[in-house]
Amino acid sequence: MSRTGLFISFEGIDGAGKSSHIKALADAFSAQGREVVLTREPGGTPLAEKLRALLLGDAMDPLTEALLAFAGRRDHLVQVIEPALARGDVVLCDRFTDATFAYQGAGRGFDRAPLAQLERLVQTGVAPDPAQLREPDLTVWFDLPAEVAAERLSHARLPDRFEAQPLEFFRRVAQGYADRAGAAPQRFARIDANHARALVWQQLEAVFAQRGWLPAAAGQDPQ
Ligand SMILES: Nc1ncnc2c1ncn2[C@@H]1O[C@H](COP(=O)(O)OP(=O)(O)OP(=O)(O)O)[C@@H](O)[C@H]1O
Ligand SMILES: Cc1cn([C@H]2C[C@H](O)[C@@H](COP(=O)(O)O)O2)c(=O)[nH]c1=O
Repeated sequence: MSRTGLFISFEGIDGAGKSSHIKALADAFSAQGREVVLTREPGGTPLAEKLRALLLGDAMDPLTEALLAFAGRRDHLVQVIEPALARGDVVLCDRFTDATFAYQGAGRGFDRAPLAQLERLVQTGVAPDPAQLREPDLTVWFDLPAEVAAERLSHARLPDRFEAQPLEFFRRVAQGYADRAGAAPQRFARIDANHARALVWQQLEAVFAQRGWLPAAAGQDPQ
């Protein structure tokens, strides 16, 4: 029986807790007999991973950041995401275009209109209907106050170029995500990430169960 592919992205400010749960969701889908492609942006292909290293490591202006993000995205869509969706796989993508609007748009203050043009250019001509704008079927947004994320990250790892930004930057990024979610409420599911992992996981289970994509309490609690 052929299955419809599912494209799910995960968003939030740095340290919001996405990575802690994406793998558990992949396991839950695999347990249902689904093929899962676990991927990320920036990155996801050899070329896009090279662009990721530049984006996270080298100083550049916001337009250059956006162009690198969208160049990697095009390669990622063509090489990985579209073929996986055509096979009927579940694609779990740690960040996608909402991150460009949140980080380069809201965080850096770059004009949203050219970002929207790039979004259309890069995300059409890839799906079976060439006019279709390829977007995630669902975007799971981990909403966490910037101060809490900063506190979590202070115990975690050496910051990259974005993680080293001040609190105010992340407040703007968080608002950028809120704006994107407000503009596409049917695509977004907001998770209140300001809870212990087990409670965050329960919210995720509810989101996927409501859509009939996973049975309730299907996966392993990552605690
Ligand atoms: N619910 C939680 N409560 C407390 N700490 C948490 C919680 N979830 C994750 N953490 C911790 O917060 C830090 C950031 O988590 P994680 O790497 O999963 O976030 P992320 O959203 O993937 O971040 P990034 O996008 O920057 O990679 C890690 O040290 C993780 O152990
Ligand atoms: C897709 C995308 C990402 N970013 C930023 C957001 C994060 O700070 C890093 C990625 O790091 P992670 O640990 O893998 O989450 O890149 C961005 O600025 N613009 C984008 O389009």
